[in-house]
Amino acid sequence: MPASPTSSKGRTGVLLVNLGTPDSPSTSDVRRYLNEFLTDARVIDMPAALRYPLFQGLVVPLRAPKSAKIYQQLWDERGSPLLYHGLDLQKLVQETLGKDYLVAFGMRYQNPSIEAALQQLRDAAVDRIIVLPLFPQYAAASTGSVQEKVMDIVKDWWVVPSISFISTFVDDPGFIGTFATLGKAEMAKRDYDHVVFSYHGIPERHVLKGSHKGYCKLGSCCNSYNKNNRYCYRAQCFETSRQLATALGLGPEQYTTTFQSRLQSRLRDPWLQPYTDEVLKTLPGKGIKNVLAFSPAFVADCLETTIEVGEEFKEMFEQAGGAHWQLVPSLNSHPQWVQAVADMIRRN
Ligand SMILES: C=CC1=C(C)c2cc3[nH]c(cc4nc(cc5[nH]c(cc1n2)c(C)c5CCC(=O)O)C(CCC(=O)O)=C4C)c(C)c3C=C
Ligand SMILES: [Fe+2]
Ligand SMILES: [Fe+2]
Repeated sequence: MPASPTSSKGRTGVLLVNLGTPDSPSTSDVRRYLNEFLTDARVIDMPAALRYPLFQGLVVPLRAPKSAKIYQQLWDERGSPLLYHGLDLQKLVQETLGKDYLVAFGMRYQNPSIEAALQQLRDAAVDRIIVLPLFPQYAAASTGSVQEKVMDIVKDWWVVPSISFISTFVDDPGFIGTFATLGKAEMAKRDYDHVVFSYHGIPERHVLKGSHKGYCKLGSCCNSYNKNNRYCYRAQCFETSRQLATALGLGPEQYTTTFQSRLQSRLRDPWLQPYTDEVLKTLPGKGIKNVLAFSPAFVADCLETTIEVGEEFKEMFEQAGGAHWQLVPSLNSHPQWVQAVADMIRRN
């Protein structure tokens, strides 16, 4: 009798993706990174005929030397925190998930590239691929851009395996729980008068463009998280704050949600408000002298957390009469976060 074909279940590929960072803090590497980042139509949503001359020709050449100085402050003996925390997470999630999974790591901009990470999964002939962009709140400029890049690459494959995306994890118990653990560790060290949850900003226009049937109007529509605003960045940030506040035992008057890192002048292009730098300057005048700050739009420390929130905002707060401003470290490769990522993958 002829032998019947055998079937063996293959591995599941996992692609963890973060935003990207320059290869080094030199001006030329920062320029290359910013050129790729700021010509992405999901980040700068202008016609290409305007975007390239304005950003490659003007904004990036002016910004690169200044950004490079800040990256030089951020860089440590292991390099860029966003990269080494990502690689640590990849290794630990691989160990946790075991041999039925193959975990790869890529960056949307620069290196290691998403192309190389997907090729690694393709070479291993994985049965299916789960893509986890490491952004808790969906934004077209972050998660959406990763999704577009992945689809753009696999569209050229002759055989495309099943692919799924985890597009938002704002209320994932492991994500919330790990930030709560880290926050409680800081709260145990001293008393705080107030908590600030500072999220990466995006232009208000981006939120309105993603509004489902006009539901989101940048008003009280974002105060509850429901099927109409599942992917509204503003509603997701508010939901993360509410969940974190509950986990930390904070009442509504004990915390404020703010937005940081705006790129353009707010006169020309308003970003989500209130702006963190403006809010923090008003706090000492209200008797709030000790602030615990979280950056829950990021799952790894990077320029936006360590330098902007941890150093620049601290200095501004102290200059405005504040006594103590403390950044809660990001999730990085905390064991509880590694477990949370593995659980999200297994559940998918
Ligand atoms: C949390 C997700 C992010 C969203 C949404 C996002 C939107 C967004 N960002 C810019 C411009 C810049 N962001 C920069 C750094 C940066 N941004 C994110 C994440 C999101 N950005 C991360 C993780 C980082 C840090 C990277 C690191 O290497 O540590 C920068 C570069 C730094 C600088 O020059 O200031 C820019 C520029 C826009 C315009 C935008 C949405 C439209
Ligand atoms: Fe950004
Ligand atoms: Fe909304």
